[in-house]
Amino acid sequence: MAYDQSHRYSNLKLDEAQLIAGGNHVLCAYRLHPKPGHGFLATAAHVAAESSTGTNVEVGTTDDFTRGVDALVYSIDEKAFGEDGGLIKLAFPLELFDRNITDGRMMLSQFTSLIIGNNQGMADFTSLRLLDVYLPPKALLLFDGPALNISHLWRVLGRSPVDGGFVVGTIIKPKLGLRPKPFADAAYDFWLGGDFIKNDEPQGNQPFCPMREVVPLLADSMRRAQDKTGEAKLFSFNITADDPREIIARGEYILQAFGNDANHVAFLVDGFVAGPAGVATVRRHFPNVFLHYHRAGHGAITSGVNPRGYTTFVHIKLSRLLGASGIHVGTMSYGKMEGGKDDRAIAYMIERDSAQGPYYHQEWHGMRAMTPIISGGMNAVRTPGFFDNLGHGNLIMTAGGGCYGHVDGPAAGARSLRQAYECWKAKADPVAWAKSHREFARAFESFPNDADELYPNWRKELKLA
Ligand SMILES: O=C(COP(=O)(O)O)[C@H](O)[C@H](O)COP(=O)(O)O
Ligand SMILES: [Mg+2]
Repeated sequence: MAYDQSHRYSNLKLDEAQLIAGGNHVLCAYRLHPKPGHGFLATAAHVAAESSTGTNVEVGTTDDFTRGVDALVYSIDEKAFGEDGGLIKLAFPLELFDRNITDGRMMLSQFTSLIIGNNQGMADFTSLRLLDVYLPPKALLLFDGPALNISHLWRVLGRSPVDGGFVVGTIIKPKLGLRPKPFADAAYDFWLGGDFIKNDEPQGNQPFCPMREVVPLLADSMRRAQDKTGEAKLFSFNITADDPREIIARGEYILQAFGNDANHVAFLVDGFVAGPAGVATVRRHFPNVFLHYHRAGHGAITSGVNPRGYTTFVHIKLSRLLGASGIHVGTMSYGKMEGGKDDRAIAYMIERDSAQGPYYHQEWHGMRAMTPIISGGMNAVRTPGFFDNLGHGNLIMTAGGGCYGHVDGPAAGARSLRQAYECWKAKADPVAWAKSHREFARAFESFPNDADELYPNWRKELKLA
């Protein structure tokens, strides 16, 4: 049984509204399930100690100042989650958080090393999972936040910078295995119908597709597709690497290779595996480039089956502090990855200036919005329902299989997505809409299992065998 430090690391008389009004605390809500024999408040207090100024025993070097910056348990509800444990809320004094020596600003790496650092490895509990974080205005001021968002892409596409609408995207598929020429051809073929292409998250500089060979070919594909369609096109290049120098070298090479079309380039970072240092390298070295945060690997931590770690909501909320322009937010049960319809609250949290989280309301005080990127098993058949649930289409959707798996090819796949968006905007019945929109109708044939599940009458209505 850990030594009970609740006399020091808890104060259940603290009032949350006053802590928020005071503006000097980061607040965190966790699910906690102590192991048998470990008291609920004692375990919560040990979490607060380990997450701030303490350890498992008192130390003689502690002074009054130290005690003044203790993280404190300020609220508990032991029964909140029934047999899965209870809820604890902790208040972290802002002084605890590390600042850059270069510019005095806050950093996400050390921020998370406190709120979800050592506490994740403690032995007193079976579950400690971060469910929500509240940031006061003083903290928001000290994080970079996004430099750009979808508004920049709408301007490049020649649209209104406000409510510029749906950006139709894809991912070069197959995920790996295309050499430079077929890769660039696949891009050209999609761009004849769509707006935005991303590297798949592991595509970079594989020996069979060297960046220095494929990038010039892609620049040429983009130029030819723009000439042929009269429309601007976009490519989000994966520049993830361990070494910031490599990240910067890749980004600078790509911008030089794209020359006059450099403004049509976005940079993709696998933000979960690269971590805050990787994302911040791109955010700060390329502030004029849309920063596309791919979250490959996050499921190891955020999956709902995980008793520790943090939720998808927390991961995505914190990425706005880091300054991603857009992040994959999941498909809210309409695609292939884990998620539910209520995940729309995640999109609202990153795209609004005032939004409600599971435990905290968050005012962002003017921190630039981040754009939801929707991806993972999406195709035109699944899309009208998705928009219905979210309520708007001011987003980027990247459908890999949904475009390169369309029976008439990727340009038709792109058109089918755009027609799905128009169908939703018109509040039309998708099957009826398909009768007058060929590529959308052919998406039903391309993805018959989805069509059967969502619109059982489609075969009869569209008179298809
Ligand atoms: O390659 C894809 C999707 O391909 P496809 O469109 O063929 O399924 C993305 O990496 C996943 O969407 C990532 O998942 P998430 O977006 O949930 O992070
Ligand atoms: Mg992928």
